[in-house]
Amino acid sequence: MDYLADERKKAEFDVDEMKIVWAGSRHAFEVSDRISKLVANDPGFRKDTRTMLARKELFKNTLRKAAYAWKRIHDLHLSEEEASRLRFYVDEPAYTDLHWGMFVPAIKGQGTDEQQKKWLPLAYKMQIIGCYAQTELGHGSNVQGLETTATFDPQTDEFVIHSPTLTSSKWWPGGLGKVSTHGVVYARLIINGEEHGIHGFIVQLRSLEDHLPLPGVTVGDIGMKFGNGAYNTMDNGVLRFDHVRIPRNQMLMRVSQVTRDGKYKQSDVPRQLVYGTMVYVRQTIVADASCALSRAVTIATRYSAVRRQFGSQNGGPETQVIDYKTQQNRLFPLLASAYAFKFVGEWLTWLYNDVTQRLQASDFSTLPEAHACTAGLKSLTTTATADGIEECRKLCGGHGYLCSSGLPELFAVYVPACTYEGDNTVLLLQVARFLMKTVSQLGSGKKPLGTISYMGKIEHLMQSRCTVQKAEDWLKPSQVLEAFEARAVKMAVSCAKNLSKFTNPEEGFAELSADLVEAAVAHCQLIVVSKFIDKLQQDIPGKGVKQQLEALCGIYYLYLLHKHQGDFLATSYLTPKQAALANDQLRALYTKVRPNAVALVDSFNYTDHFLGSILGCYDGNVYPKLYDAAWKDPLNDSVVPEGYHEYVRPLLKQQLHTAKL
Ligand SMILES: CCCCCCCCCC/C=C\CCCCCCC/C=C/C(=O)SCCNC(=O)CCNC(=O)[C@H](O)C(C)(C)COP(=O)(O)OP(=O)(O)OC[C@H]1O[C@@H](n2cnc3c(N)ncnc32)[C@H](O)[C@@H]1OP(=O)(O)O
Ligand SMILES: Cc1cc2nc3c(=O)[nH]c(=O)nc-3n(C[C@H](O)[C@H](O)[C@H](O)COP(=O)(O)OP(=O)(O)OC[C@H]3O[C@@H](n4cnc5c(N)ncnc54)[C@H](O)[C@@H]3O)c2cc1C
Repeated sequence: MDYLADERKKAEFDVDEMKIVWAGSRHAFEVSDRISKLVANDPGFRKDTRTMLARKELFKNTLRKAAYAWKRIHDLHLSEEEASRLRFYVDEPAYTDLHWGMFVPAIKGQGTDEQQKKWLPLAYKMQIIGCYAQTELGHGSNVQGLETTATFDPQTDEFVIHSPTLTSSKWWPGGLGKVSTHGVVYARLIINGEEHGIHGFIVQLRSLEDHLPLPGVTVGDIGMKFGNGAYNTMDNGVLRFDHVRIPRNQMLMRVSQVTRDGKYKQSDVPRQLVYGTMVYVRQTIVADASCALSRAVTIATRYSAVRRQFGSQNGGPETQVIDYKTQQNRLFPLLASAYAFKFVGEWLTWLYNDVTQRLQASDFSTLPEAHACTAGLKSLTTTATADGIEECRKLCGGHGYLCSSGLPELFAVYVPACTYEGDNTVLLLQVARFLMKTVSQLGSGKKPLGTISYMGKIEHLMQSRCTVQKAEDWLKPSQVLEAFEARAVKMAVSCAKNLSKFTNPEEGFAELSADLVEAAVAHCQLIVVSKFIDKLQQDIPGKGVKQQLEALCGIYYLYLLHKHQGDFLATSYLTPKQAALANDQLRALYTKVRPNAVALVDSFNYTDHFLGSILGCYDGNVYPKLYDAAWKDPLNDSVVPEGYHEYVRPLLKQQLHTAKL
């Protein structure tokens, strides 16, 4: 029986067409739908006991699944697109993510043609397994502070890789702890006593015969991480080198080269391309944020429609908690954010592909913007998604705290995204640097392009005032964009003015960094809003689909406007009356979306296997499933628990004098 059938009947739009919008295309939908069912129906990919397994068992099970996934990919002749969907629906972090997601891209992006020819075929066949070994015990964010050394030995034509201190131990790389045979290791290049900065080196870590560490290599797992199951399926590792020798041709040499006679040569490619793998992965993390958030929102929305509390009239049913305005005000902006992040993710993938093509044609002009966008959007979307998953847990009340809700594990797996691939604050400071540079160049005749083109309208934006007179005026895209542009430009200019008061710019930057981060957030929110609005300019078929997306877009920007009212008011673009009208419009949009809420999460097309949540199951039959699951918990295997006779019974039977009290 479908307990959510009434909710589904209320939908005012074509859910099948929305599924295609969400997937990105009809083809993408078909692939995704087929692979999700394939995974869901395959007992080899079961994951329902994951949160109860001890680490060793959990890890072995992950190894089994990764090998099984690889076998299925081969047996079924899956394409790269299908294989990547399979990984997504298997839904378990594994060493293979780092192999395919960072090791291979690092060689592709930073290796010469010759190096790619040698290493990529081995990696593609998984005859070697690689990790990305950059972070150390003492330094993660400050890449230039890494201590591992790679010293060129001209006698033998080799680099000597060494960990000179405890803090230089590599620490965190996924896949390193127990599996990787190789790593792209980042180290300070030293030639003839002279330092040349951080470079990547391909280093073999373990024997391909018996998997033992090679001489001079000390390697292991760094230990349990946050949550049950969760990211503990990954072997994040520690690694030390004791004068390990590798041939000279194992330095990744696309950006710079070391010749046989020890000369250091920089090619015309910018040095920052050494950081290129991080740009790539940040872009994939943005594309993935909408998936994690939409998953949590599906659970919270379906459960909010099932759950009833208070408000029974004349013995009738109580109120569905989704009908409380407070619940809507917490849930619907997250639903809207999931869609917003989907569209900004699609756009960022386009930007990344564009910059990659330009780089191949030696056009490096858009690299700074690509860095700022990937860094800023990675920060914005992962922060909002991690906070959003936790909010969804609270939206599900007490039951959200059960592992069987799926939300604790989802949160525990997701939350490190705020830290890895760049701590979110550190990344926003990169965006702030980019903004300050842009503001300082405004008078120079250099026209700001792309996502900062609005800075070119600075004179207009500094003076313009909001013209909204009634709540519906907040539905005009041009009005909304101007509000977000005016806020972003004014916050950036205010920071730039304050910075100019310092004689030492670096000191000023450090002192004003909290304000700079806020300016960066305003800029990134403008990008997300503008990409959502751009999406709505496209032809979107399907009854009512565009109207729902318009409502969600409105909820996204009006919620931001309400939350950051202080910014908008402080920059004098808005009056308090106009801000109140925005809030009126926001409430009206909640009412519009309410009957469509369940159908809007159905549009994500997630299987019950993928959701892994009793509260979020498609049929909404929550209570019997919760009840049954409780009895299946291993603690309920016996009526009297182990330990009762040792520790509880003696207490009950004790004969203390105090017993008289
Ligand atoms: C067929 C089978 C297929 C099977 C398919 C399976 C598919 C599975 C696929 C899975 C896909 C993906 C999964 C990925 C899994 C992800 C798991 C995540 C694991 C985590 C990994 C990590 O965390 S790796 C380590 C990441 N570390 C960081 O991010 C460190 C952060 N720090 C930095 O980035 C830099 O140090 C920082 C930028 C903060 C400062 O650097 P510094 O050198 O000090 O820089 P500045 O002096 O500030 O700047 C110098 C100039 O350089 C510019 N700049 C800085 N960074 C970049 C950059 N990245 N790109 C371009 N430019 C950059 C900066 O703007 C300055 O410019 P200016 O003009 O001089 O001002
Ligand atoms: C689950 C997980 C997987 C990972 N996988 C990998 C991997 O595969 N390979 C790899 O190489 N690394 C990996 N990492 C490491 C990760 O990239 C780093 O942890 C991350 O870049 C943050 O660096 P950090 O730990 O040095 O944090 P820190 O920089 O020490 O941050 C600590 C605090 O200091 C603040 N801070 C730091 N610098 C500044 C500044 N300039 N201004 C203001 N505030 C500042 C931060 O905001 C933060 O609040 C992984 C980490 C995790 C958690």
